[in-house]
Amino acid sequence: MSHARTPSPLRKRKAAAADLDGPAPPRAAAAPQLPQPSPPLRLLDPLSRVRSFSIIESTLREGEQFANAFFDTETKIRIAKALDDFGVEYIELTSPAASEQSRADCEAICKLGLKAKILTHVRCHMDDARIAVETGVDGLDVVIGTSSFLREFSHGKDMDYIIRQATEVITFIKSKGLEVRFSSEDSFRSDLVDLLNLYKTVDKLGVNRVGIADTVGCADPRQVYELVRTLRSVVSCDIECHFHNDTGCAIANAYAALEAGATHIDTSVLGIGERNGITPLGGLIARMYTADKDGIKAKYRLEALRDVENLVADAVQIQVPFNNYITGYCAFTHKAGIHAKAILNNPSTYEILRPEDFGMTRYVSIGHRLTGWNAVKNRVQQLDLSLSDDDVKAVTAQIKSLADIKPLGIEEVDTLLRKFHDRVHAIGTALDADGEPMAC
Ligand SMILES: CC(=O)SCCNC(=O)CCNC(=O)[C@H](O)C(C)(C)COP(=O)(O)OP(=O)(O)OC[C@H]1O[C@@H](n2cnc3c(N)ncnc32)[C@H](O)[C@@H]1OP(=O)(O)O
Ligand SMILES: O=C(O)CCC(=O)C(=O)O
Ligand SMILES: [Zn+2]
Repeated sequence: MSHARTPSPLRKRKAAAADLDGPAPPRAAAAPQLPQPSPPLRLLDPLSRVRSFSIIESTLREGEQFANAFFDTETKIRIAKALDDFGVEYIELTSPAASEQSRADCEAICKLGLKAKILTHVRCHMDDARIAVETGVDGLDVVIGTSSFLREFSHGKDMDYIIRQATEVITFIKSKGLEVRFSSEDSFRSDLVDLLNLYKTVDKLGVNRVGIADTVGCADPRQVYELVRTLRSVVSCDIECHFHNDTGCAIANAYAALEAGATHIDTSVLGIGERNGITPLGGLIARMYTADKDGIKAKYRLEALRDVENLVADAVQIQVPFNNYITGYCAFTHKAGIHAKAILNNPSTYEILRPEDFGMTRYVSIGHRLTGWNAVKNRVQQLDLSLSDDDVKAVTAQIKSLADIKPLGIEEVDTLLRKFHDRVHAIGTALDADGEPMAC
């Protein structure tokens, strides 16, 4: 059953969600088995990978491109271990060509013996590939810009050159027996014919995956669906997708990609990355849990999500946002009286995610003017006070009237309830909303 507590909006991240201040409320009896809504019946598209996909976790690559990020070796190792413990299938690391320390860190992480496969992300260039294959990684994620913007203003190469370069780099990586993915940066602003031609070529060379990247965050879910569906009919290898969040579509785009047949999604913890980042790990998990709860619970250690997020937030000196998916401090806080009543009867009424599956706790906030007597009654029961429904309605009116001036903390609400209770029992009659004995 739910706990009634009032979270402070100024609360620090470390006290987020389940660790709210204030006296611990008495534990309510275990919730009875309540009806869960059945998922809407949908015909499963045979190409959809919503129920079988892998995460390429890029906090240690894309995330290192976040403005605040500086990960020393020890921090990288802690993050890699935490991601592995959570259960991501792949961990992507910064190019070892970036710096001597990046190379050494890459080697150090490869030696950890993690369950997750270790990848590193390199330019489509033999110099980078030669350094990367010596680090001990399981595979290389190779990328090159294909849009006219990047061909003109970044590397300055035309499509024929890209194909030749890609062929040389991929052939080399494969000769070393490593996994290889080939990706086109800025895919959604690239010419479709050029793209498909390139992907067909690298598919024939035997890449494990091709990658689509929405590098500037311009794509919408429909465009993503169409491009991935088209690509699915052109290549036989796996398809990885990478979505930036400049226009708020990164999670929806990832989902649309999986629906269309993409097999791998890039994420970073809290979405950190270049500019405002990419698909956040927690947000993707929330979305995919909603589509396939049992599958997600079986694949990932969901209760570890909060620790990974706190670890990364600390490392890059940010707070977990108040409205973060799953772990934001108000993600499972219910406030309005209408919601509170239904939640107390059956949490599925207003919760699509079960907090307990993520090691989180639900809260019903009652010290405000939007509260209702059902929520207050629940708190009365938690405090083991004996009040009739009429008494609870009267004390609810008192709470609302006080909260019209300013919201009450849970301690204030509890004091009010206890005083009201003591008075009712001392006088032996019901009290009205002003705390006066009811007229006979
Ligand atoms: C969209 C993305 O996030 S892609 C991933 C981004 N990741 C990184 O940039 C990793 C960190 N980067 C670095 O440490 C450096 O940029 C390095 C080591 C990769 C290269 O450094 P520098 O040699 O000093 O070059 P610089 O960064 O100024 O410019 C990039 C060079 O790569 C070339 N280039 C850019 N993209 C690619 C590509 N995908 N494939 C091959 N070459 C590329 C550019 O033409 C330019 O070449 P130039 O030296 O002939 O001008
Ligand atoms: O390698 C990729 O697919 C993505 C590279 C990247 O970070 C981007 O294009 O935003
Ligand atoms: Zn990116």
